[in-house]
Amino acid sequence: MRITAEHLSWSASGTTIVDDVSLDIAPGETAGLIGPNGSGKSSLLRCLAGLRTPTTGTVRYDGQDIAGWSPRRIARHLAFAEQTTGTDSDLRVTDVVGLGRTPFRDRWRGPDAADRAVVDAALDRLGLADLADRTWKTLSGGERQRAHIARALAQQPYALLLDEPTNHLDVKHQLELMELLTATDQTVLVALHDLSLAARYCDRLLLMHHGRLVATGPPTDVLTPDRLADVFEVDAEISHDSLGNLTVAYRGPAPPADRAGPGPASHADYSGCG
Ligand SMILES: Nc1ncnc2c1ncn2[C@@H]1O[C@H](COP(=O)(O)OP(=O)(O)OP(=O)(O)O)[C@@H](O)[C@H]1O
Repeated sequence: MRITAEHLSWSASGTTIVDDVSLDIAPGETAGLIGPNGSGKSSLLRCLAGLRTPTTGTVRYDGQDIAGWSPRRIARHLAFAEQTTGTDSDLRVTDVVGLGRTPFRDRWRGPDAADRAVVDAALDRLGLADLADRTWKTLSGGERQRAHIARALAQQPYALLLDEPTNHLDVKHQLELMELLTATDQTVLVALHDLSLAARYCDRLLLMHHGRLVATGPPTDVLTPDRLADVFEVDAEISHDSLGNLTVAYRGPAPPADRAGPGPASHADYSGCG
């Protein structure tokens, strides 16, 4: 499924948080959304998932404007795994993952054998089969994170949006998750803080700063030392490791002289956005 946004803005409390973002994620693409804390990644993802009504602009799935779509209709197209929150639910893991089947069921009908098979497959893909009957509140942070992703997969969506899904995951589970995301035919937009992980697994990176999309393109084009100093305020070295993967190493915070001033106006020279 193609996801497009045209001149998308979203404001809250009188502040523009997502600022005139245009993007186009191709069917089957794995795109990484990167940017410093507070740059607007989660807000943009929520707009794309129909959880925020844009102040201006449009979001389209395969060319169809989703304004006015019901949550159920959106959930039949796209699954969104938000950052996990600490809930103390007594629900079993299999029931939480089973929530992914809700958009496909009549209100009064319980899960049938086909639903259970989809849920079991999703639990299996995230290595959670052994935890299926455990209660949610007994899970570790990483196990909850994986269960949230399993719930999104159980939705069998055409597109997946994931907000920092590698938080809480150990290295093996980070790599397994990124391999799962790149192997799927589904369109994927994933917000990541680990720039080396984003560079290694994403076809394309979208860089946000102060609510604006300031660069998009292949990781080698987007991740440059100047841009990392400017946007992330870090002094970084970009290189290829012995495996051929682009990696970002940090010397430390960037000296103040290398950082751009506040506000998007100082980034008008970025090209290739949208
Ligand atoms: N409902 C709201 N009302 C007021 N401000 C908000 C609201 N939602 C988000 N913000 C602000 O908008 C900015 C962007 O937040 P957002 O969560 O989208 O950033 P982010 O890039 O996902 O950050 P992080 O990397 O820290 O998760 C932040 O400064 C945040 O405080």
